[in-house]
Amino acid sequence: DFPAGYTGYHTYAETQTELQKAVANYPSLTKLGSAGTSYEGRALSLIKISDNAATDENEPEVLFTCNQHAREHLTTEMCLHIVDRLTSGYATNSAIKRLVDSTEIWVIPSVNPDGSEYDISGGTFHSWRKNRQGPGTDTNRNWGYKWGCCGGSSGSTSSETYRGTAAFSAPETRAVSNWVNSRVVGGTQQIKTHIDFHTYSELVLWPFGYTYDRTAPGLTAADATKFENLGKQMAATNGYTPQQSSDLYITDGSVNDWMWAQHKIWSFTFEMYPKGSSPGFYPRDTQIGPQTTRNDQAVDILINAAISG
Ligand SMILES: CC(C)C[C@H](NS(N)(=O)=O)C(=O)O
Ligand SMILES: [Ca+2]
Ligand SMILES: [Ca+2]
Ligand SMILES: [Zn+2]
Repeated sequence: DFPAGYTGYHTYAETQTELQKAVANYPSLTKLGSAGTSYEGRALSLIKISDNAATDENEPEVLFTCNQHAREHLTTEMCLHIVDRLTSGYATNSAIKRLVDSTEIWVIPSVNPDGSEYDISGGTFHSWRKNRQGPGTDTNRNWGYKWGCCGGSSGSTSSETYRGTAAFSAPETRAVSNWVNSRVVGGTQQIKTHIDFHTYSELVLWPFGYTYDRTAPGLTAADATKFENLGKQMAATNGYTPQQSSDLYITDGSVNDWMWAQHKIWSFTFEMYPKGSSPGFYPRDTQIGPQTTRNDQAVDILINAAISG
């Protein structure tokens, strides 16, 4: 469990309870499922938010993923806030209603529940990042586009950026990528836009991460301009710094590179609060409200981008 000062954060069990409450309270707006299971057998829960949620309607789809990295607990709260805001706001907020009626929104509050639970085990923080498969794999180096290509990950099992034994060797990336693959309907990927939430540094990042180049095969100048414009538009609302992912450092096997290269999904990483190492990965629970609502407008922009194309 979370230590004193952090009890506002949701454990894995509490996260499941929140999702079950959402579907109980908003049965026509939500559908609860999972992308699969983690290494230790926890559900990779996936909630769908849309009008007529039980029906796969021909509406553009949007994906939010959180907590790839175990210690980045604020991101789980970000995904839970998106669920809460889009369901509880539907009846009274016409802007929210329009977004929810026009799209199908998928939220995975924790991609790495095993790591997250380990990080808080014994009521103290362990500064754990990876999954719990053997020495631990950094799931954000385990996706299958240009896996291990470019010095943006490590082959050393003890490294925080250990890429695993092969692309998608982590059950978690395997399950989520298989689920994204399943959203190809009639030859068309239904998911149009995506944010993967991380902490920290307050950044909006877009592909590619594997190269410093602004353009590369599969990512034209027009694509880069669209990523930049959308990224800057979102950053203008939350005060984060917008930049190409590799401007931070080179990463290979990241989720954004795969989502774009494999599916042409407009895929971003948000590095949330704080800017620096104090409080770093462990802001007190008093920051959950302010730092999740801080992204409300950016989330709406991303959902709108799926509608407008
Ligand atoms: C998305 C990339 C470019 C940044 C991320 N930083 S984090 N969240 O691990 O500190 C990471 O290293 O995976
Ligand atoms: Ca719908
Ligand atoms: Ca659909
Ligand atoms: Zn991270």
